[in-house]
Amino acid sequence: MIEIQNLRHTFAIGKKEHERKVPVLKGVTLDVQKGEIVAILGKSGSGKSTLLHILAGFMTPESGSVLVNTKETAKMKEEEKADFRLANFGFIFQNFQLMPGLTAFENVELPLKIKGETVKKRQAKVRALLEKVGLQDVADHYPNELSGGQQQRVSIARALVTDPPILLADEPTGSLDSETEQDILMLIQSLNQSLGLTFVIITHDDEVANVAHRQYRLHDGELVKGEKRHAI
Ligand SMILES: Nc1ncnc2c1ncn2[C@@H]1O[C@H](COP(=O)(O)OP(=O)(O)OP(=O)(O)O)[C@@H](O)[C@H]1O
Repeated sequence: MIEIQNLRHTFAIGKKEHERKVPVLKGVTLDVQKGEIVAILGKSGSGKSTLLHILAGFMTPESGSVLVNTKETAKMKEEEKADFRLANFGFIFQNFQLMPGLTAFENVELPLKIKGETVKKRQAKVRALLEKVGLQDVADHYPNELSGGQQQRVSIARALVTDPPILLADEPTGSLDSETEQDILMLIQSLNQSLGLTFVIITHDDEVANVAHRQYRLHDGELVKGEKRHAI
């Protein structure tokens, strides 16, 4: 499903005359199979976000290749990239990134509006998903009327609404207390099992990485394989 081959990326920092090269990825290779949860651990600054941004096609790597469903995003034009991203990836962020002026229902509905789906299709899909994440009773609440865990559930429903096969999660429980963290991790596992969704999760939290089928650690620009665990 995802094939990352010998990915290298270096940032240039500072003004031209004092430019400093910071190699962040030094040959990262990773295969992710359909239906797997893969966690990428690493300290702050180890390059996790850089790897995720390249995987999602937001950044072009210096060298190496990323194939998603056998397609290479780096070779696509911007518009094609955006369509490809919408069809293949859902995003889950640490800070939820919900629209404050929209209700839970409207936040989940937004990607379908952008896609041009009919009102009838949108309503059926959003209702079903809000139910799936256990939020049917708070569909008309605004984000600031929801708990952190509920907001993350809205953001997960929004990520799922376009039926992407791959979910990319950036510290999905980083803003939550430990009990709520467990709820969200169980939801991720249940979505993985019931819908066969593929997850790539970047995190510095071992608890989060424990839900993964495979764990890797980004260290000194290289990906080191961690202990293999089975999802509960
Ligand atoms: N646009 C940029 N320009 C220059 N350097 C950058 C840029 N983006 C990231 N870096 C540098 O690349 C390194 C890796 O950053 P990255 O954000 O990928 O790390 P991370 O593991 O996701 O960190 P965190 O867990 O704190 O989010 C850091 O040293 C950072 O300063």
